[in-house]
Amino acid sequence: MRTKLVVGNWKMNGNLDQNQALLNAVVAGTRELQNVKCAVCPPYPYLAEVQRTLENTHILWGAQNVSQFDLGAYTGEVAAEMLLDFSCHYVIVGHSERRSLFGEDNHTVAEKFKKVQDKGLTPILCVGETLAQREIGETERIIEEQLDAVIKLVGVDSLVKSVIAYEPVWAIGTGKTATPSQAQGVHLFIRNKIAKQSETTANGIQILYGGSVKSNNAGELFSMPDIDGGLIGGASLVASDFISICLAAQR
Ligand SMILES: O=C(CO)COP(=O)(O)O
Repeated sequence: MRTKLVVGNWKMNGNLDQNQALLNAVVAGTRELQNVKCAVCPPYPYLAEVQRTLENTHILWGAQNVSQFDLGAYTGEVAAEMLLDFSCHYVIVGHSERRSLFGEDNHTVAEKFKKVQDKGLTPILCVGETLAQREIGETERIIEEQLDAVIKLVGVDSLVKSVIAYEPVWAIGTGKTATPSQAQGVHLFIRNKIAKQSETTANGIQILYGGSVKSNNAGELFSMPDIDGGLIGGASLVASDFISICLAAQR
Protein backbone atom coordinates (compact mmCIF):
# COMPACT_ATOMS: atom_id res chain seq x y z
CA MET A 1 0.00 0.00 0.00
CA ARG A 2 1.30 3.42 -0.93
CA THR A 3 1.24 6.08 1.81
CA LYS A 4 -0.90 9.08 0.95
CA LEU A 5 0.89 12.41 0.63
CA VAL A 6 -0.59 15.91 0.76
CA VAL A 7 1.70 18.81 -0.21
CA GLY A 8 0.88 22.50 0.07
CA ASN A 9 2.37 24.62 -2.69
CA TRP A 10 2.16 28.14 -1.27
CA LYS A 11 3.30 29.65 -4.60
CA MET A 12 4.30 33.35 -4.19
CA ASN A 13 2.27 33.98 -1.04
CA GLY A 14 2.88 34.56 2.64
CA ASN A 15 4.88 36.66 5.06
CA LEU A 16 6.69 35.83 8.29
CA ASP A 17 3.69 36.42 10.56
CA GLN A 18 1.08 34.74 8.39
CA ASN A 19 3.34 31.75 7.80
CA GLN A 20 3.89 31.27 11.50
CA ALA A 21 0.18 31.29 12.25
CA LEU A 22 -0.55 28.93 9.35
CA LEU A 23 2.20 26.49 10.31
CA ASN A 24 1.24 26.42 13.98
CA ALA A 25 -2.39 25.72 13.10
CA VAL A 26 -1.49 23.01 10.58
CA VAL A 27 0.86 21.26 13.01
CA ALA A 28 -1.80 21.26 15.72
CA GLY A 29 -4.63 20.24 13.38
CA THR A 30 -2.85 17.27 11.83
CA ARG A 31 -1.26 15.83 14.95
CA GLU A 32 -3.53 12.78 15.06
CA LEU A 33 -3.04 11.88 11.37
CA GLN A 34 -1.94 8.35 10.67
CA ASN A 35 -0.53 6.88 7.47
CA VAL A 36 -0.60 10.24 5.71
CA LYS A 37 2.44 12.41 5.07
CA CYS A 38 1.97 16.18 4.87
CA ALA A 39 4.41 18.77 3.56
CA VAL A 40 4.53 22.46 2.70
CA CYS A 41 6.56 24.24 0.03
CA PRO A 42 7.00 27.94 0.90
CA PRO A 43 8.81 30.55 -1.19
CA TYR A 44 12.62 30.34 -0.77
CA PRO A 45 13.03 33.26 1.69
CA TYR A 46 10.82 31.51 4.22
CA LEU A 47 12.57 28.13 4.19
CA ALA A 48 14.54 29.01 7.33
CA GLU A 49 11.38 29.98 9.17
CA VAL A 50 9.61 26.82 8.03
CA GLN A 51 12.57 24.66 9.00
CA ARG A 52 12.72 26.24 12.47
CA THR A 53 9.00 25.78 13.00
CA LEU A 54 8.57 22.30 11.58
CA GLU A 55 11.70 20.50 12.71
CA ASN A 56 10.68 17.96 15.32
CA THR A 57 7.11 17.90 13.99
CA HIS A 58 5.44 15.34 11.71
CA ILE A 59 5.25 17.82 8.80
CA LEU A 60 7.89 17.87 6.06
CA TRP A 61 8.85 20.78 3.83
CA GLY A 62 10.39 21.55 0.49
CA ALA A 63 11.03 24.15 -2.21
CA GLN A 64 8.96 25.17 -5.21
CA ASN A 65 11.77 25.26 -7.73
CA VAL A 66 15.53 24.79 -8.11
CA SER A 67 18.26 25.69 -10.56
CA GLN A 68 19.36 23.18 -13.16
CA PHE A 69 22.93 24.38 -12.48
CA ASP A 70 25.45 23.72 -9.73
CA LEU A 71 26.81 26.59 -7.59
CA GLY A 72 28.25 29.42 -9.66
CA ALA A 73 27.54 32.61 -11.58
CA TYR A 74 23.77 32.28 -12.02
CA THR A 75 22.24 35.47 -10.65
CA GLY A 76 18.89 34.94 -8.97
CA GLU A 77 19.07 31.16 -8.96
CA VAL A 78 19.04 28.70 -6.06
CA ALA A 79 21.07 25.48 -6.24
CA ALA A 80 19.85 22.12 -4.96
CA GLU A 81 22.87 22.04 -2.67
CA MET A 82 21.59 25.17 -0.87
CA LEU A 83 18.29 23.47 -0.14
CA LEU A 84 20.18 20.87 1.90
CA ASP A 85 21.10 23.63 4.37
CA PHE A 86 17.40 24.01 5.11
CA SER A 87 16.77 20.25 5.43
CA CYS A 88 14.29 20.31 2.57
CA HIS A 89 12.76 16.96 1.76
CA TYR A 90 10.91 17.76 -1.45
CA VAL A 91 11.48 20.06 -4.44
CA ILE A 92 8.71 20.76 -6.93
CA VAL A 93 9.98 20.71 -10.52
CA GLY A 94 8.17 21.52 -13.75
CA HIS A 95 5.12 23.20 -12.27
CA SER A 96 2.97 24.46 -15.14
CA GLU A 97 3.47 28.06 -13.97
CA ARG A 98 7.23 27.55 -14.36
CA ARG A 99 6.71 25.98 -17.76
CA SER A 100 4.33 28.59 -19.14
CA LEU A 101 5.52 31.82 -17.45
CA PHE A 102 9.24 31.13 -17.15
CA GLY A 103 9.88 29.12 -20.28
CA GLU A 104 10.94 25.83 -18.71
CA ASP A 105 10.88 23.07 -21.31
CA ASN A 106 10.87 19.32 -20.76
CA HIS A 107 14.64 19.09 -20.98
CA THR A 108 15.23 21.82 -18.39
CA VAL A 109 12.70 20.21 -16.08
CA ALA A 110 14.50 16.87 -16.47
CA GLU A 111 17.83 18.54 -15.60
CA LYS A 112 16.28 20.05 -12.49
CA PHE A 113 14.83 16.68 -11.53
CA LYS A 114 18.29 15.14 -11.79
CA LYS A 115 19.98 17.87 -9.72
CA VAL A 116 17.41 17.36 -6.98
CA GLN A 117 17.94 13.61 -6.89
CA ASP A 118 21.72 13.95 -7.08
CA LYS A 119 21.58 15.81 -3.77
CA GLY A 120 19.39 13.16 -2.17
CA LEU A 121 16.23 15.28 -2.23
CA THR A 122 12.90 14.06 -3.59
CA PRO A 123 11.58 15.77 -6.71
CA ILE A 124 7.85 16.28 -7.18
CA LEU A 125 7.56 16.24 -10.96
CA CYS A 126 4.51 18.12 -12.26
CA VAL A 127 2.91 17.05 -15.52
CA GLY A 128 -0.35 18.03 -17.18
CA GLU A 129 -2.10 19.23 -20.28
CA THR A 130 -3.73 22.54 -21.20
CA LEU A 131 -7.43 22.75 -22.02
CA ALA A 132 -6.67 23.12 -25.73
CA GLN A 133 -4.50 20.00 -25.64
CA ARG A 134 -7.21 18.02 -23.83
CA GLU A 135 -9.85 19.14 -26.31
CA ILE A 136 -7.91 17.84 -29.27
CA GLY A 137 -7.18 14.54 -27.53
CA GLU A 138 -3.51 15.23 -26.81
CA THR A 139 -3.54 14.68 -23.04
CA GLU A 140 -1.71 11.36 -23.06
CA ARG A 141 0.82 12.40 -25.67
CA ILE A 142 1.75 15.56 -23.75
CA ILE A 143 2.12 13.71 -20.47
CA GLU A 144 4.11 10.97 -22.11
CA GLU A 145 6.56 13.55 -23.53
CA GLN A 146 6.89 15.24 -20.14
CA LEU A 147 7.66 11.91 -18.46
CA ASP A 148 9.91 10.61 -21.21
CA ALA A 149 12.26 13.60 -20.98
CA VAL A 150 12.92 12.71 -17.34
CA ILE A 151 13.09 8.95 -17.90
CA LYS A 152 15.59 9.50 -20.72
CA LEU A 153 17.89 11.50 -18.44
CA VAL A 154 17.68 9.55 -15.18
CA GLY A 155 16.28 6.13 -16.14
CA VAL A 156 12.92 4.72 -15.14
CA ASP A 157 14.13 3.17 -11.88
CA SER A 158 15.10 6.58 -10.48
CA LEU A 159 11.43 7.53 -10.57
CA VAL A 160 10.85 5.39 -7.51
CA LYS A 161 12.64 8.05 -5.47
CA SER A 162 10.32 10.76 -6.73
CA VAL A 163 6.71 11.86 -6.67
CA ILE A 164 4.64 12.68 -9.75
CA ALA A 165 1.90 15.31 -9.62
CA TYR A 166 -0.73 15.28 -12.33
CA GLU A 167 -1.92 18.86 -12.59
CA PRO A 168 -4.19 19.59 -15.55
CA VAL A 169 -3.42 23.22 -16.39
CA TRP A 170 -7.14 23.98 -16.88
CA ALA A 171 -7.85 22.97 -13.28
CA ILE A 172 -5.16 25.08 -11.59
CA GLY A 173 -6.55 28.05 -9.71
CA THR A 174 -9.74 27.95 -11.76
CA GLY A 175 -12.10 26.17 -9.36
CA LYS A 176 -12.63 23.60 -12.18
CA THR A 177 -11.46 20.37 -10.59
CA ALA A 178 -10.96 17.31 -12.77
CA THR A 179 -13.65 14.78 -11.90
CA PRO A 180 -12.36 11.86 -9.86
CA SER A 181 -12.74 9.57 -12.88
CA GLN A 182 -10.98 12.02 -15.25
CA ALA A 183 -8.08 12.27 -12.82
CA GLN A 184 -8.04 8.53 -12.13
CA GLY A 185 -7.90 7.88 -15.89
CA VAL A 186 -4.74 9.95 -16.29
CA HIS A 187 -3.15 8.59 -13.11
CA LEU A 188 -3.71 5.06 -14.37
CA PHE A 189 -2.25 6.01 -17.75
CA ILE A 190 0.88 7.31 -15.97
CA ARG A 191 1.19 4.21 -13.79
CA ASN A 192 0.69 1.85 -16.74
CA LYS A 193 3.22 3.75 -18.79
CA ILE A 194 5.84 3.36 -16.05
CA ALA A 195 4.83 -0.29 -15.51
CA LYS A 196 5.74 -1.11 -19.10
CA GLN A 197 9.36 -0.36 -18.11
CA SER A 198 9.35 -1.23 -14.41
CA GLU A 199 6.45 -2.74 -12.53
CA THR A 200 8.09 -2.22 -9.12
CA THR A 201 8.59 1.47 -9.79
CA ALA A 202 5.02 1.83 -11.05
CA ASN A 203 3.58 0.17 -7.96
CA GLY A 204 5.70 2.19 -5.54
CA ILE A 205 5.51 5.70 -6.95
CA GLN A 206 3.12 8.20 -5.40
CA ILE A 207 1.06 10.05 -8.01
CA LEU A 208 -0.64 13.16 -6.63
CA TYR A 209 -3.48 15.11 -8.17
CA GLY A 210 -3.35 18.91 -8.22
CA GLY A 211 -5.81 21.50 -9.51
CA SER A 212 -8.52 23.12 -7.38
CA VAL A 213 -8.43 20.48 -4.67
CA LYS A 214 -10.64 21.76 -1.85
CA SER A 215 -11.95 20.32 1.40
CA ASN A 216 -15.22 19.37 -0.31
CA ASN A 217 -13.73 17.35 -3.18
CA ALA A 218 -10.52 15.94 -1.68
CA GLY A 219 -12.12 12.84 -0.15
CA GLU A 220 -13.62 11.66 -3.42
CA LEU A 221 -10.43 12.30 -5.39
CA PHE A 222 -8.21 10.57 -2.83
CA SER A 223 -10.47 7.50 -2.78
CA MET A 224 -9.53 6.66 -6.37
CA PRO A 225 -7.13 3.71 -6.58
CA ASP A 226 -4.30 5.53 -8.38
CA ILE A 227 -4.56 8.90 -6.66
CA ASP A 228 -2.09 8.91 -3.79
CA GLY A 229 -2.79 12.37 -2.42
CA GLY A 230 -2.72 15.95 -3.62
CA LEU A 231 -0.62 18.98 -4.48
CA ILE A 232 -2.65 21.85 -3.09
CA GLY A 233 -2.38 25.51 -4.12
CA GLY A 234 -4.94 28.04 -2.86
CA ALA A 235 -6.45 25.82 -0.18
CA SER A 236 -3.04 25.23 1.40
CA LEU A 237 -2.97 28.88 2.50
CA VAL A 238 -6.03 28.49 4.72
CA ALA A 239 -5.21 26.37 7.76
CA SER A 240 -8.68 24.85 8.23
CA ASP A 241 -8.92 23.92 4.54
CA PHE A 242 -5.47 22.38 4.37
CA ILE A 243 -6.10 20.42 7.58
CA SER A 244 -9.42 19.07 6.19
CA ILE A 245 -7.68 18.01 2.99
CA CYS A 246 -4.95 16.22 4.96
CA LEU A 247 -7.62 14.48 7.05
CA ALA A 248 -9.47 13.47 3.88
CA ALA A 249 -6.37 11.57 2.78
CA GLN A 250 -6.64 9.36 5.84
CA ARG A 251 -9.99 7.82 4.94
O1 LIG B 1 -0.98 24.46 -8.91
C1 LIG B 1 -1.46 23.87 -7.97
C2 LIG B 1 -0.60 23.21 -6.97
O2 LIG B 1 0.72 23.12 -7.40
C3 LIG B 1 -2.92 23.84 -7.75
O3 LIG B 1 -3.33 25.10 -7.41
P1 LIG B 1 -4.85 25.31 -6.91
O4 LIG B 1 -5.08 24.28 -5.82
O5 LIG B 1 -4.88 26.72 -6.40
O6 LIG B 1 -5.73 25.08 -8.09
